[in-house]
Amino acid sequence: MRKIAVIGTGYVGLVTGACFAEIGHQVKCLDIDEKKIYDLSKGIIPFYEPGLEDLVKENLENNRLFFTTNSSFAFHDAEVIYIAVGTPAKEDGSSNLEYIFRAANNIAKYATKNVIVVTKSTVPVGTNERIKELITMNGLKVEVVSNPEFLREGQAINDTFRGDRIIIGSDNDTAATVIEEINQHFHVKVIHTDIKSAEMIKYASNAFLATKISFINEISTICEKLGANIEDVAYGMGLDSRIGTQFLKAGIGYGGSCFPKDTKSLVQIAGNVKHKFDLLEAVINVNNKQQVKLVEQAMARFGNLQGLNVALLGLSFKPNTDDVRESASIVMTNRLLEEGVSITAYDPVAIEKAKSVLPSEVHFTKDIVEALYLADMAFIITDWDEIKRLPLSVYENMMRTPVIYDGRNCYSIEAVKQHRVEYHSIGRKSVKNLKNEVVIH
Ligand SMILES: NC(=O)c1ccc[n+]([C@@H]2O[C@H](COP(=O)([O-])OP(=O)(O)OC[C@H]3O[C@@H](n4cnc5c(N)ncnc54)[C@H](O)[C@@H]3O)[C@@H](O)[C@H]2O)c1
Ligand SMILES: O=c1ccn([C@@H]2O[C@H](COP(=O)(O)OP(=O)(O)O[C@H]3O[C@H](CO)[C@@H](O)[C@H](O)[C@H]3O)[C@@H](O)[C@H]2O)c(=O)[nH]1
Repeated sequence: MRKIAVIGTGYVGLVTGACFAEIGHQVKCLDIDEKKIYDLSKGIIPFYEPGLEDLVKENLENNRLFFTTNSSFAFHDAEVIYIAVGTPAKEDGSSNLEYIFRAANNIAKYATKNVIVVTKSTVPVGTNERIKELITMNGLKVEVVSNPEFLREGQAINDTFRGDRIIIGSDNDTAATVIEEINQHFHVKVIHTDIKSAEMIKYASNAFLATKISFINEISTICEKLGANIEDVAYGMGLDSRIGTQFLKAGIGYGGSCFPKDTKSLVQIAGNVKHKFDLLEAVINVNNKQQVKLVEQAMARFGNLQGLNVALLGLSFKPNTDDVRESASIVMTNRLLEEGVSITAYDPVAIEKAKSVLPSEVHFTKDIVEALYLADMAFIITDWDEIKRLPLSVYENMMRTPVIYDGRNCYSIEAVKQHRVEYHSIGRKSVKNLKNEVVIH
């Protein structure tokens, strides 16, 4: 059992803290957000992540997990301090490291004994060196370890216990061994590297996954034009074990708090050493186009969208999370509102978070049928089970004109053909099977 402090109780810090407590460590989680800490100490989780509430409550009760805004309390007996604060993108795409350096200064100020500082946040290559310099300026002796996080939102606990690898980047064998021991109960393969390589593994992994997505999205557009079916193409490609079936799902582009930010940051990191990362710039451009592709198709089909009713189905950037950061729903909503439509948006859990980023004109509902009622077109943005399982007859019976733009290929073409709907999806032939002639505005 180790005494651990975790700075930042966001998706990464909270999951890390709760999972470490679960495997027997004593964990103090520190945040500057007083409301968050107050709620967490009562077992109230600030975001939707399956399984996390039970894990937090159980470990609060066992006195293995503590929440605090007090740095002295968090650090005074800590042997290891994890940094898990945000590293959002700046205007130019580079990473904003102000929270990281604030956390480092905090350690320098309040830690009372020599500690191992572990960076879980995604930080540009060279940042851990700067963290070490900052902390040691005050005379504290620290070892710094880069331990990037690979969890996915919506399955974060499973990824922590059953991830593909744990990367430990360190220049000090003793520190690296301590961090390996802390993680040993997860039974996940551990790789040791130097600090800079660990920092780069994180960016290269996210950039590669984003590349796979933009690649398949480009193939899907060509499939549409040629009459091929992207689902069959992706499956056929993925069976080649050198390619693999994962992350070949064509859709309305990648969103979330990581891929958009980390791809832009890596372009900047490359630029800082005078390398223009052409491939990754193209990946980003393809994604930007992909996010508005269905809206543009609707504009071409209806001519003028002014006054039409639009149903948006799904607001989070993917299912099983209420995170709306960089979700295609934001870009699509803004674009549609510019065209003068009325929007009713449905999501099973992300409405509260969406309200803070979407314009006030949007009407929100937790009732998917209400969203579709008298709509002229529906956009499927997130492949929540509730959306994938919705019978096509509901579109057929509830919408004024059942024109569906499915950004996640939720329905098979065979199923769609059984219904009086017009159906457009990604990388597949459209189905036009409407009962009456649609009024084109
Ligand atoms: N979200 C993910 O799925 C994910 C996965 C892997 C890696 N990452 C990386 O992990 C990092 C954290 O991401 P996140 O999504 O958990 O962020 P987040 O925005 O959800 O949470 C960050 C938390 O840090 C707190 N904070 C900021 N400055 C602080 C300080 N000085 N002291 C204490 N608390 C402070 C904030 O109040 C907030 O609660 C980022 O670098 C991100 O790129 C995220
Ligand atoms: O075949 C696919 C797979 C994903 N996506 C989209 O890609 C985005 C990201 O999905 P996912 O990777 O599942 O979610 P994140 O929670 O953002 O996780 C990514 O970003 C995290 C933060 O860095 C990393 O830790 C994870 O390993 C990495 O998968 C979402 O919009 C998905 O809809 C697709 O369009 N097609």
